[in-house]
Amino acid sequence: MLNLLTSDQSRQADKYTIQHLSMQSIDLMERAALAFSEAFIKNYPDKMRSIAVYCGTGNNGGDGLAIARLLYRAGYRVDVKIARFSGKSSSDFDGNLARLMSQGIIFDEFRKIADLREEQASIIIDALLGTGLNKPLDGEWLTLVEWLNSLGRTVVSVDIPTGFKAEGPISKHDVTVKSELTISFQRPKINFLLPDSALCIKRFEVVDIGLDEGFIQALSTPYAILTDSSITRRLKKRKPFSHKGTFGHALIVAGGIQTMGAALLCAEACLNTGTGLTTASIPSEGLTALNIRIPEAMASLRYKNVIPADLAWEKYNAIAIGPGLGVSDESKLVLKQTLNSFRKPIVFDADAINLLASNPDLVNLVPKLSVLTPHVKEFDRLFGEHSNWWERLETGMNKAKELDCIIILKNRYSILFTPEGKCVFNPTGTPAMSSGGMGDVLTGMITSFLAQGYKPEDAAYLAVFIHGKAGQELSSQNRAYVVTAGSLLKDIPQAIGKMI
Ligand SMILES: NC(=O)C1=CN([C@@H]2O[C@H](COP(=O)(O)OP(=O)(O)OC[C@H]3O[C@@H](n4cnc5c(N)ncnc54)[C@H](O)[C@@H]3O)[C@@H](O)[C@H]2O)[C@@H](O)CC1
Ligand SMILES: [K+]
Repeated sequence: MLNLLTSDQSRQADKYTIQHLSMQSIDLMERAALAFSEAFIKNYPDKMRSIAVYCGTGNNGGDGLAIARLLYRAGYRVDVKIARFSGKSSSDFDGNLARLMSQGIIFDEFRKIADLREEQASIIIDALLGTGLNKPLDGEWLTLVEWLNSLGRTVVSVDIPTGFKAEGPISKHDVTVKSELTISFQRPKINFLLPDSALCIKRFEVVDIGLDEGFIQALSTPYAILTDSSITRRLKKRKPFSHKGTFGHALIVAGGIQTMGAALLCAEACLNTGTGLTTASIPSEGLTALNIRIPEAMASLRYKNVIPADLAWEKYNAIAIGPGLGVSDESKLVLKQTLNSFRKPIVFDADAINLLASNPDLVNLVPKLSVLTPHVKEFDRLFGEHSNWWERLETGMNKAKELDCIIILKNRYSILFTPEGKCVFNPTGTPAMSSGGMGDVLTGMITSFLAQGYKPEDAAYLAVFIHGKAGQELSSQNRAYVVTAGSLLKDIPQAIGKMI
């Protein structure tokens, strides 16, 4: 797992790296500019496209000057524009300006917007302000950014779009550069992973600038992002003499007469993730569908939506409840009965979350280390309305501690909150997965890992990461516009196999 950094921690990592490697800060800037330029050249190999690099006079602007020099040397047609709205400049900016001049590269400086010339370039590199941003843009900066946005050119931002905060709540009123691509240093900024960033980032890439990883990983921060190796390390190989009893028995309490699909998807995903035995607690009307679609699964029937009184709860290692369950009074009884009968961790999804939201007294019965998997609407229903995603991060961290549960806030980059206060982002997935039933599949996967004996936190990490990875691979292999839940769940065994 990789730590994510706040702007302040990035500065500490820069400082430590510079001291530790006995280098000059301008050398680190050169590395950053080189890494940016390499990524830029891969994305925009056409050297006939003209480029204008807009630079501030801090270190982000310093990066811009070094990038302009490197791209010029690589054969691009580069123009440099310096916004000198204050008398201040950083020493590495000054150093890079001298290097730029020594190469004979022409640059323009403007002190007020009125001095700006018409812009002809087809690509604009935004190196105005970076992580040094300390207040929303106003005055000349605001006008400049609005003008750049109005040009409708391809904009590539250095480290972060100018005006966008790396962390903290984003206001809809903040004006930022709207970038096609943002090439960020060492780590994605935390706010890149939240939907608020869609306003100014179409796509981002992260480049390694050689900051000290030991230092970064030792920093104390709740924010992290999952990696392939953090998943592989957690997956357990199957032992030679293992049998179905080794891999647990899961119970999926799901489905309604008209929503049997959710139960089927969840149960099949559970089975395909490797549980020894999967039983589906479904409405009696769904038995034929279950037998046809998943002959490997067993059924425990709910007549008139009531769980039979003699259900042997103790034989299950993990339970999922919610997909397609409905929110009727009978469904509430099903939830209540489950909460009163099973004290091991439970995976709560969909209608089980909605029922918890409308019956707060039931929340107290949620077993410790259970996993709740709300999407944003369910999250807000359960924990109250939020006006931005940063607030949801704070609520998620607080509630996971308070309830002693793992909360997975599902999104493009799903966010996992743990009882220890961690806030872990999942990088895998694709917008092609935004289709009905995906959440049911995820719930089945988490429950399966739980039943197989994984710790709840690990079960959540594994399921979320592999679920996204499988979707990503399916969509890229088949160049698919959409990946359906049914096709994804068929691919789970291979997706796990590839990671182990
Ligand atoms: N050694 C380092 O610290 C490195 C820094 N790097 C670059 O440096 C950037 C951070 O540079 P700086 O900390 O110099 O800051 P910036 O270049 O982001 O901003 C410059 C200055 O602008 C002022 N400012 C902030 N918000 C403003 C606003 N809303 N309106 C007007 N002025 C405002 C502040 O005084 C700030 O220090 C990173 O984003 C990255 O691009 C990279 O070169 C890698 C190494
Ligand atoms: K920038």
